[in-house]
Amino acid sequence: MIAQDIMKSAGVAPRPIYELSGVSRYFKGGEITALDGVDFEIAQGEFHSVIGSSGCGKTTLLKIMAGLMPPSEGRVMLGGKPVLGPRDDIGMMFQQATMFPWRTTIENILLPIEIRRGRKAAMAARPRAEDLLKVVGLAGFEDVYPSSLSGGMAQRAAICRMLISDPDVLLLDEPFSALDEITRDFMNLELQKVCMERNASAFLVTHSISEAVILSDTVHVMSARPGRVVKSVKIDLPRPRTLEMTTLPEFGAYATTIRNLLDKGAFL
Ligand SMILES: Nc1ncnc2c1ncn2[C@@H]1O[C@H](COP(=O)(O)OP(=O)(O)OP(=O)(O)O)[C@@H](O)[C@H]1O
Repeated sequence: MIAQDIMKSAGVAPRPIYELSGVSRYFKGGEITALDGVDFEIAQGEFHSVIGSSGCGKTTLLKIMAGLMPPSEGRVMLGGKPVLGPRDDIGMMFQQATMFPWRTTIENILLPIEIRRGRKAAMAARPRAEDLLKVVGLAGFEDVYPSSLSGGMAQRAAICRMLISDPDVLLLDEPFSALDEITRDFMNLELQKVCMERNASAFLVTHSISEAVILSDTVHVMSARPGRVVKSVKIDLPRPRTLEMTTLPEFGAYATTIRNLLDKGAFL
């Protein structure tokens, strides 16, 4: 039983870890409203995703949650403290793995430690990086340069780089969208595994309804610009989720609900 299930069965509501209230973001002196009054909470160990048409503000929302961009209005709290800049307790992953070609796989994974705490701390963290590489099936690739890794392998290394600082929350901007479907499905299940093992909270930006449903506890559906959360759809499927669940009638019903919401106001 995972921590979330234990708390649920004991009637204990997991504590909110991310709290967004009235988050709006304007560009070009207010000419463009990218986000308009976004409110939601993510509890410890929950997986949330956001889905919406191109340009509806998903990446802007993720950047604000990461502390990479301030909101024009509203506030973001993480673990009870306002997010005012990048933090150690936030791990991020993007569509491209962006590994430095002149550093080996393990040197790339240790880079966040080296930047924040120096070379000695990075060397001390090497056994942990090796363990993470084992978890994602990359044992033996420690000293290989990124040019020798496939796209899927590079993204698996990027998962390790995100996890090396032991973040409480993972912010994911379409991390597997450049991969083929089979690898993507596999990576999504790997992602679920690491989140469940660590009771980490995650927030995923995606264009895929089925990916959102299979991974998430809650899917936030956004309207076309200005981006508002039209509805937050709770996905009540047991964990661990499996690919077989995509054939369940409940899965189909969730996907249809989300598609209808998107068809109404947020075209993919
Ligand atoms: N720095 C900026 N200056 C001006 N406008 C911006 C800036 N960043 C984003 N925008 C605008 O804000 C809106 C939301 O952009 P954002 O990248 O967040 O959308 P998105 O939903 O992630 O899109 P996609 O799915 O295509 O990646 C868009 O209209 C975009 O042009």
